Amino acid sequence: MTVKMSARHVSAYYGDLRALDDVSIDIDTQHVTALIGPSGCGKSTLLRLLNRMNDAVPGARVEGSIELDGQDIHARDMDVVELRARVGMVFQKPNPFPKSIYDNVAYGPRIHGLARGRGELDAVVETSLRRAGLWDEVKDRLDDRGTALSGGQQQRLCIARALAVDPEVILMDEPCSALDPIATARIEELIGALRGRYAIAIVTHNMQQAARVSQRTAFFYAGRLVEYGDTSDIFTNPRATSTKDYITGRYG
Ligand SMILES: Nc1ncnc2c1ncn2[C@@H]1O[C@H](COP(=O)(O)OP(=O)(O)OP(=O)(O)O)[C@@H](O)[C@H]1O
Repeated sequence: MTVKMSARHVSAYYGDLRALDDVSIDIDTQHVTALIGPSGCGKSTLLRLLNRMNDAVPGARVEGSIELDGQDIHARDMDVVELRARVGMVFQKPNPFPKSIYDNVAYGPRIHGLARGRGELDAVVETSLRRAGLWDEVKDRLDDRGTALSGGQQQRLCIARALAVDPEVILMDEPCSALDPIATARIEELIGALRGRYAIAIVTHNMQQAARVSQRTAFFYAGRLVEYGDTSDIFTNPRATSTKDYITGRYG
């Protein structure tokens, strides 16, 4: 197993509030990692630390180390724009730009200079939309606005946008919570198809979803990583009482 990202003794604060407490976790490319736990336990905070999205939050502070391919993401020579291309993020609510479908996907490759000329850009857009499972639905209307698509299609467009800059890691923060069951199933299928090519970490409140899409599960409680292991073990044989109570729905 090749570790893609590794967090060591990470604590995170918002002012005086400690949102994460001494968390160490590895994320790899072979498995999808689900981050689960009750509201406020720090799952989203961990996700946002992994591509330094929390840098912009006033009063937010982090301790410990986070590495991408063994490289410290807080190092002075780390280019944050490049980091966010390598470690892409998909949010709860689909957030396409108010631009055409084509331009949504072409945006990243354009600003990162990843395509020479229109032919190459077209190819990147097509490949990304194909990988996101959206190409067949939009190939004849690439000039339509991204915001005109259905919610599920918009979320796949956002995934295509993340894929277009050739990321190594994809972070998903409850990517299906605004979607209906059919759109959710498509995203779950897509996560399965992307596994192995990208390291994927997904925050979800839906236990069935965690069980379906992930091979590794991390259970958080009050800022601490309580248990991390194979999804099947966590769900069938949790070691901690708090994990067991959570996955059996005693609290949420
Ligand atoms: N921008 C912020 N400013 C201040 N406190 C914050 C901020 N973001 C999160 N917190 C606090 O940090 C703690 C962890 O929040 P976080 O969003 O990481 O938890 P979570 O497990 O993802 O919760 P949820 O499942 O509800 O999204 C919570 O107490 C939350 O109120």
